[in-house]
Amino acid sequence: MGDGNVLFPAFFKLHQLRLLIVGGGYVGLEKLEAVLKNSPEARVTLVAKEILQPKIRQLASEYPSVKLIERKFKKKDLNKKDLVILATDSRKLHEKIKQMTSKRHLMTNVADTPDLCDFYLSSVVKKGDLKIAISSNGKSPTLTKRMRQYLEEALPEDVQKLLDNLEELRGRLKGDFEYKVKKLNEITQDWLEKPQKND
Ligand SMILES: C[C@@]1(CC(=O)O)c2cc3[nH]c(cc4nc(cc5[nH]c(cc(n2)[C@H]1CCC(=O)O)[C@@](C)(CC(=O)O)[C@@H]5CCC(=O)O)C(CC(=O)O)=C4CCC(=O)O)c(CCC(=O)O)c3CC(=O)O
Ligand SMILES: NC(=O)C1=CN([C@@H]2O[C@H](COP(=O)(O)OP(=O)(O)OC[C@H]3O[C@@H](n4cnc5c(N)ncnc54)[C@H](O)[C@@H]3O)[C@@H](O)[C@H]2O)C=CC1
Repeated sequence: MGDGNVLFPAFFKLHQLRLLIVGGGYVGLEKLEAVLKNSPEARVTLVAKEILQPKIRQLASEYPSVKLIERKFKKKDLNKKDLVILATDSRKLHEKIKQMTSKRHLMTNVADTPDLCDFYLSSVVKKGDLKIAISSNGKSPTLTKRMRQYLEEALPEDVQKLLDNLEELRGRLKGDFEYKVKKLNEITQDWLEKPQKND
């Protein structure tokens, strides 16, 4: 494919949306951890025939917005959900549920099955309020992970201070939109030109 990565990145407010995770094994736990690490107040329902990973119960007790249901998936679990992550050990079940979610226009991620996914999870670099999401277009999650580690090292520690200052200034700046854009660009120009620590 010559177009490179055409996926559209966005940042979801999971404390406002409702997420369903199906599956309570290793993969279900991994997805739950990825969600909570980013969005501790995410509204998550996890349904699994058997919650195999004890850590899932521990997380549910630590995060009040996580609800566990220990039984087989039922169609009604999809009611009032915005996003779905399928993480069971049954590809057939995933295909069946994906048909239901597509009909309802529910965005769905299917573990280990990129073809069935409406969206992928990304690697995430966070420094305070700054967050960078990384995708390799599904080609190599390992490269994505390594790129996260690289950026975690490379990002300057003072980026939060800069963000706080800019937020404050942004609130204080008087003038029309055009003037504000110009001013904010001027102020940040210096920061880009500042020699970085490795120079
Ligand atoms: C398409 C995608 C869909 C999705 O899962 O959303 C997907 C799919 C698959 N992953 C597989 C394997 C691995 N996944 C990881 C790790 C991560 N995988 C993540 C995302 C994604 N994985 C989406 C695309 C992301 C992109 O575009 O780059 C990350 C970024 C986010 C997260 O999951 O939270 C997280 C890193 C977080 C971090 O550390 O920063 C590792 C490495 C490791 O664990 O060390 C391995 C083993 C090594 C390897 O295979 O590279 C397999 C084969 C399974 C098998 O062989 O059976 C498939 C299926 C397939 O490709 O067919
Ligand atoms: N464990 C791993 O490291 C990896 C696993 N995979 C694949 O990912 C898939 C999931 O793996 P694991 O999480 O390790 O499997 P697992 O066997 O640990 O967990 C599967 C979970 O799905 C639940 N489940 C099964 N049928 C259900 C139903 N009808 N309704 C609700 N819940 C149901 C089970 O109760 C269990 O909680 C498998 O297909 C596996 O081959 C792929 C790569 C790595």
